[in-house]
Amino acid sequence: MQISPSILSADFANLQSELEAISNADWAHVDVMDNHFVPNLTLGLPVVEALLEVSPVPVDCHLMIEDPDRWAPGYAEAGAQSVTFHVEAARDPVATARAIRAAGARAAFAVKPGTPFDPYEELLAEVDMVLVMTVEPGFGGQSFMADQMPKVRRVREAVRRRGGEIWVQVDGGVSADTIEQCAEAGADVFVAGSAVYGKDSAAAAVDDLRALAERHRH
Ligand SMILES: O=C(CO)[C@@H](O)[C@H](O)COP(=O)(O)O
Repeated sequence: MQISPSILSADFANLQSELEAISNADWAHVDVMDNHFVPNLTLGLPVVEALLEVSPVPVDCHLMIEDPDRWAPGYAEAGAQSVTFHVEAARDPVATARAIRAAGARAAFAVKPGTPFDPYEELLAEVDMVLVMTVEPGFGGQSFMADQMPKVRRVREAVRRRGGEIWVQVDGGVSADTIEQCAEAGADVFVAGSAVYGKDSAAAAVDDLRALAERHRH
């Protein structure tokens, strides 16, 4: 069970210390938004390169951008240890996943709440993780969408049928109140922004979330 705090809820003026505050996490989740695929703009490759210099934990890049075919490999080449692109945006998801892996990173694809998983089951052959969004991508602090749990179950079942180790990530509204149902449905990587950086101790929040997920492992 792995926790990946989203720095979208961190203090952007102090990202190095915000990363150091979650050194007990498994990953640092970096949300790249382009104001086209989603109606919000965050940061891009130069900032990710700077974060990679100082992050005490591996970086998990979630690309909420158009044309990931063009941009995603660059994040892997820069040293991001995991790069996730959206199937809704990719022209050639197989080639994009292969390019990420060829550059040395774990590859993942994400599906928005309205996007079914089943048409993409074959893509499991090309990736190391599937991200099931539990909010509409674009902003932190939104309400968790419990109606995505059947999709998490479907992904977990498909991974089990296939064999091998493919992680199932959930992102959006994940907190102490919602992480149990995610774990029970089959998620094993949990992105949490406000439930980590909104607390007095981000490190304690990471430990608490991981313990809750472990207790409800599927
Ligand atoms: O990708 C996104 C939003 O698009 C997420 O990573 C959020 O940033 C998670 O924030 P919380 O819902 O946990 O506050």
